[in-house]
Amino acid sequence: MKVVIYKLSGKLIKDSDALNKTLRAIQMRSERGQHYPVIVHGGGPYVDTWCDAWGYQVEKYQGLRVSPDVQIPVITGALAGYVHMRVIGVAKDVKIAAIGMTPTTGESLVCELHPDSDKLGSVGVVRPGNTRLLISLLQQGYWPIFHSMCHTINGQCLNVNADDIAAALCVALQAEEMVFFSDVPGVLDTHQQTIPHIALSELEQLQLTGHVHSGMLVKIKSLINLNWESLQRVLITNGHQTEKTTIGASDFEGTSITELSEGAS
Ligand SMILES: Nc1ncnc2c1ncn2[C@@H]1O[C@H](COP(=O)(O)OP(=O)(O)O)[C@@H](O)[C@H]1O
Ligand SMILES: CC(=O)N[C@@H](CCC(=O)OP(=O)(O)O)C(=O)O
Repeated sequence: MKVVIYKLSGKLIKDSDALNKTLRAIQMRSERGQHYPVIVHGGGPYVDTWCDAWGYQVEKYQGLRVSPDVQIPVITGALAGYVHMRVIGVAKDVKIAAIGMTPTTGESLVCELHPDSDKLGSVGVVRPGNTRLLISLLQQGYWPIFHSMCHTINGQCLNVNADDIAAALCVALQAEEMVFFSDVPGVLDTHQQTIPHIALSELEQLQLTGHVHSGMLVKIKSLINLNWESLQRVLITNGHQTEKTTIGASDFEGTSITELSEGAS
C-alpha cells in the first residue's frame, strides 16, 4: 500500500485560499501517483491567539509549546475543535471524503507524557500503534485528517506537536514519502537560500549549527529519529505557493531529504 503523509502547517490553514489550493494539489498528485494520502494538520498560530485572549503567556521550549494543564481546554478547543473543523470543512468543499481523526483513536498511535514534562507540562510523545482502522479507512477511499491532540492509555489529554504526529504515522503506515507544507520554501542556509537536498547523515550536524531553530528544529529532530526503512523522501515546501510550484512543474519545490546523498545508490 503506497501511502504519502502530508503535514499542513497552522500558518497555511490561516490562509483559506492556500489551504484550498494545497488540498486540490494533493488530490491531483495522489491520483497521478496512485497513492493513499494521509493528512496531519497543525494550528500553532490559532493556539497563540486563543491563549493570548485567555491571558495565558505563550512559551516554547525547544520548539514545543509549554502546555500547563490549566491551558489544555483552550489548546484542545483551538486544535481539535475549531482548526480541525475548518480543515475538514475545506476538504469537504474540495469534495474529498475526509474523516476527522484523533491520532490515538483505535490506538493508531500510542501517546505518553513527554520525558521533559517537568518543563513542558501536558505535552506528549507518540509512537506507532495499531494501523488496522487506518488501513481499512484508506482502502475504502477515505482521507484520514488528523489533528495533534492525543489521549494516553489512561485517558489523559496531551498536546503533541503535529510534526511528531506526521513522523509517527509515517513509520506506522510505512509511508513512502512525507511532505511538509510550511511557511518557508524549505530549510534555509545562512544566506537565507533554500538548501535543495540534504542527506539523512547531514541532519545531525545541521541541528547542532544553531542555524536551524524553533519549528524547523522540531521537524529536523523528528526526521533524525525516524525509521527510514520504507521512506524514500521527505520534502519541505512552501504551502503558500503550492499553485506556483505545481503548475508547469513535475513536483513541489523545496528541500528534499533522503537517506542517502544525492546521486548515491
Ligand atoms: N534554517 C531554517 N530554515 C527555515 N526555517 C527555519 C530555519 N530555522 C528556523 N526556522 C523557522 O521554522 C519555521 C517553520 O517551522 P514551524 O513554524 O513549526 O512551521 P510549521 O508551521 O510548518 O510547522 C519557519 O517559519 C522559520 O521561522
Ligand atoms: C507541543 C506542541 O508544540 N504542540 C503544537 C501543536 C500544533 C502544531 O504543531 O502546529 P503547527 O504545525 O502549526 O506548528 C502547538 O501547540 O503549537
